[in-house]
Amino acid sequence: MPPQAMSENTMLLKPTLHVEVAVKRQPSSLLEVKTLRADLKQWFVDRHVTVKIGQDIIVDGDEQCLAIVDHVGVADYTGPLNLLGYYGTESVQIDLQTYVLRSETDTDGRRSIAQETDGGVPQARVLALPSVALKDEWDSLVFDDLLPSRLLRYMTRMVGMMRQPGLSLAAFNWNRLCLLHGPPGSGKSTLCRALAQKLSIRLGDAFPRATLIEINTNAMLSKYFGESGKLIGATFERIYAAAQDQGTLICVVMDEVETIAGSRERSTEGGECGDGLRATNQLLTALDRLRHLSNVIVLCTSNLIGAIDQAFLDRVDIKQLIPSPSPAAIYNIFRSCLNELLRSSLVSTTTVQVTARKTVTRGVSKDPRRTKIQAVSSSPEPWAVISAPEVPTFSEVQIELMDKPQSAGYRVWALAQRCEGFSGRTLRRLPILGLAMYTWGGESVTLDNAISALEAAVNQELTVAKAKGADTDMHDG
Ligand SMILES: Nc1ncnc2c1ncn2[C@@H]1O[C@H](COP(=O)(O)OP(=O)(O)OP(=O)(O)O)[C@@H](O)[C@H]1O
Repeated sequence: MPPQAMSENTMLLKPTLHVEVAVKRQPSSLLEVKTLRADLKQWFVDRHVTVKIGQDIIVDGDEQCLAIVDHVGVADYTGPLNLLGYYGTESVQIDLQTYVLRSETDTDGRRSIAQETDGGVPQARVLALPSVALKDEWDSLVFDDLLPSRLLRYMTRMVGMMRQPGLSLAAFNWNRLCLLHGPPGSGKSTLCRALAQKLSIRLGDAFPRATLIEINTNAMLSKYFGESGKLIGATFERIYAAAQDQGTLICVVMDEVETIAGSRERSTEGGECGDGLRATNQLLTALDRLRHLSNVIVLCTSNLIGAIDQAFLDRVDIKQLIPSPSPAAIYNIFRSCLNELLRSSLVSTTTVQVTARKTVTRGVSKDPRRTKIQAVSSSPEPWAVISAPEVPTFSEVQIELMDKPQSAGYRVWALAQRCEGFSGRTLRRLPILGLAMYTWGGESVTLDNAISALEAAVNQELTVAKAKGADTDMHDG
């Protein structure tokens, strides 16, 4: 086995800490990139004995490093579970990747976001990775288990193993095709894009360049009979051409894949015209052609896995259910929204007496709801002003529950338990919707006010859901 291949594979099997370093400029030659990574790795290990996942490493005070580095993050850990969450940098392998975030108009003059259109309809969005546009997607997702990290690990290994020199791809049925399915708004599309972004960083050694191609599956269905298959064929022909550069990782994302991979059996039974059937056939042929290119990964999403053609499902290597968030995940979604409102000063943690006095002086409103919020907020108990700078983490709140039953954390946790079944999309909307609907602008809104507004928004959403449920029961009856 060539030494390089050996070291790559051994690396994948050892407990590994993944460190991502955003640099101001990537060196032009591969040798310089390798030297930079080795230097940064040494710098990292020398200064940090133990680190935690999610930790941002402070570069302040190191002039030489500051000149090169924008951000250092301890991104992930691959290996046996460590309940403490701290890792000794000497006892694990460090996989340090450097990357430059690509903005919409990059300095190399190439637009990093482009639309592939046909007759004005965008058929695909092409994005150079890693992209500024996707920089927050990974961290915005909240799941109970380490689902995103697990998927990322599978895919990294999938690509790593397939690049083993001398390995005959024909011996395996391995398409590098992943399907995320589950209820609407559970984060499937966001996770696909976030995975593509992470893969472009994680696989930076093997692929100096990476591109995301998001296919607009709805635009693939033509109003002209027989055209859909041709549109799919032409789009995949372009992907095939782009993938000829083996140094470029190509991540293809297809949302609502059932649109073009619908069951052919169903469409024949339903007496549909042969266009859907041809579209599915064309897609299957195109995927079979891409199978031999180890630099292509295809990520798909669907809300209707039952409507997908069996031959397509048979080609999928990883089928992953993405469920609606659990109460613990809901707590963390609300927490991140409220903390963002605090961070941006739309909501404050400071005492409300100031607000109340201001309002009295201006003599603004006699609205009873507003008066109630002010009165409640300025009373010391049980709505005491939160001294913590932000809403506590989920594990902190579990401890807090024991002695502070009316704390911000407690109230948010109580709400989270009532919201089980809500989609991630709805959950991310409620805190800001509540603020818009149930608080007044032009003055400081406290965290307590924001949580009260969130409660009101949740109540409204539950009423709508209940009414919808009753309506469905009536129709079913
Ligand atoms: N588990 C989650 N954690 C945090 N945010 C979430 C989660 N799930 C969904 N969201 C948020 O909801 C919004 C919609 O997510 P997304 O479009 O990825 O869902 P989807 O499953 O692809 O939906 P659809 O099936 O309707 O296309 C995004 O803003 C996303 O950040």
